[in-house]
Amino acid sequence: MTDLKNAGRYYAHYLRRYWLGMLVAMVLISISTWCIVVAPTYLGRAIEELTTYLQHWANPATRGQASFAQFDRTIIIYILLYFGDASTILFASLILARVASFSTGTMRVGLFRKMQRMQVQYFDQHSDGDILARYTSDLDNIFNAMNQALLELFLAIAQFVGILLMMFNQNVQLAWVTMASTPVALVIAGWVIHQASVSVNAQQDDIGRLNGYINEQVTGQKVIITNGLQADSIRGFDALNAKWRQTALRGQIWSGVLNPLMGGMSLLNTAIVIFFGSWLAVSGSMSQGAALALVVVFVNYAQQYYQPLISFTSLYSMIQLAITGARRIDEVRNQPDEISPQPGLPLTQIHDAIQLNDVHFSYLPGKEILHGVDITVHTGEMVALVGPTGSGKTTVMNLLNRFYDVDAGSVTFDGTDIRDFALPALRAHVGIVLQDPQLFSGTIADNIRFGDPEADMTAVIAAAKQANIHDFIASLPAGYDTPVSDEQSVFSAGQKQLMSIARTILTNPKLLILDEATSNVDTVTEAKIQAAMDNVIQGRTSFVIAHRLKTILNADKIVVLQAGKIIEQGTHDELLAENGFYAELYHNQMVFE
Ligand SMILES: Nc1ncnc2c1ncn2[C@@H]1O[C@H](COP(=O)(O)OP(=O)(O)OP(=O)(O)O)[C@@H](O)[C@H]1O
Repeated sequence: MTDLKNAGRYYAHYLRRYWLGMLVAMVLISISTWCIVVAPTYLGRAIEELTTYLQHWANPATRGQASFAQFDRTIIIYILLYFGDASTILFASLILARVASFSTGTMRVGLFRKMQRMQVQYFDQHSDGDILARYTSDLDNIFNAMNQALLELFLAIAQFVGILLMMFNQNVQLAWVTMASTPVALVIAGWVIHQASVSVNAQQDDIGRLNGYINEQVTGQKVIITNGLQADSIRGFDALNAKWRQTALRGQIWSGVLNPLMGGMSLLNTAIVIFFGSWLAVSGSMSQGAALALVVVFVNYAQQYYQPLISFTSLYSMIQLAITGARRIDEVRNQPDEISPQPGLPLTQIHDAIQLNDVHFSYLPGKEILHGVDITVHTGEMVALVGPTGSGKTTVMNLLNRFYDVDAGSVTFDGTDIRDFALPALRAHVGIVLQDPQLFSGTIADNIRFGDPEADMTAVIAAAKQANIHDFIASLPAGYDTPVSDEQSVFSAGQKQLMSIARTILTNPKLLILDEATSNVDTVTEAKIQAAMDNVIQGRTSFVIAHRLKTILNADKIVVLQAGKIIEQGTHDELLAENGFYAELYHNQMVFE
């Protein structure tokens, strides 16, 4: 029920701006409904007129009065009513299709913009597949439902109201008779809908699991091949696929069962109406023609009476999917945005020092990761963070540019808490080179100037030279104009790393964070990356997350983290002299190098 209420609020929010189109569509649907519900009365009238004609014709005394004129007029009106119904529905569906495509377009834009404002936590906690599904299947479900279900829903409601009004207007007794089976129909429909909705929910869970599995297997394809696990992978897929097929089939059966059931109810209703209609005709004071006409009219209504319920139930799974889609997109809309002070302090230079002061931090409540970390880096210095896996090195990096905020303590630039700086200013001065470099569609030049789109080619080339990647780029047939997403230009991990270093150099950050690549690159590329990193570090304050200790021998300070606490810090020589954790780590690595 809350889902339904929230979905209502969600759709109201997006459909509000299309109120005029919706209003016109509703007016057209009302006209169409009017045509549909009034048409049977003209059919009845035509039958009455035909009966009168035949009666006049059969009697030689009145044969001269027999005329088709009235009948012809009625039939023409009857045909016009059906034409009116078809044309108004066509226009209404065009308008609603427009509303559906515009509003889902707005939802997609809103979702995308929201994702640019959201905290990094959301992306850390949700798989790529799950996030993508909100753009694809959820928005598709919403579009399909709006495109089809909206029209049918309006139509069903309008038809139901229209039929009720017309029936009571024509004959109150027969109207009650036609409605008599409604409670039974509602109980049956309610029960079938419940069964169908259980299946729809199960189906969505199953398809989610199947998609998740496919996502995982596709991304891990190389690991699967390396371990020879293809057969297991297929077995896992088959099991999930079979499960989905079963639930989907059950859902289809339940959705399919309703139509014949309601069809049967309509037939039963028609029989009841014919029986009571005939009884009324025989026992009442109506003329034969009028009685026959009334029965025909009500047979029509009896057949149409359950149509809105049938439409609604056959749309149910579509509506259910759209409600779930709205919930999943709304969940993203309700995520907190990054917190940026307004207007926030400007940041132009870091003159003195960057400090972490007694920093405590947890990703999840009650599970502290950093327990009182103190680090001071003076401008121009290079600090290396080392420590076992999971000790909190990346977490420190995450706090330095406010991917996350500290729980207690502070991160300061020249004594000012970084939470007081305007977020764009802070980010403009913190450059990050990630372990796993990301290239975007566009040319190599576009990728290098990604952080500064206005940069000219001279700056791009200078950055590429500093990053030791210029010679390679220049050797490509299209040089800096080589598209990176081209199937012809697949770059190695090292080349991508160097391009992303060039990108960072171009933005000229005051504080640089380097997450040292651990991916297997050949020794020549490794030396190039090292030289590029040395270039980019020159004259900047930098934090380097180091995995290979030989790359940080010259660091001004090495901070050793273990389980979220600093256990040692000092220069390489000082730490070796201490003969503690770092010394052991270093000696162990040297054995392998
Ligand atoms: N988004 C997150 N949500 C919850 N816990 C997280 C998240 N990111 C990291 N952690 C946890 O925080 C701890 C520190 O992780 P962190 O990535 O900082 O370690 P690290 O020293 O950089 O490790 P590595 O050398 O393997 O990269 C780990 O226990 C990890 O499980």
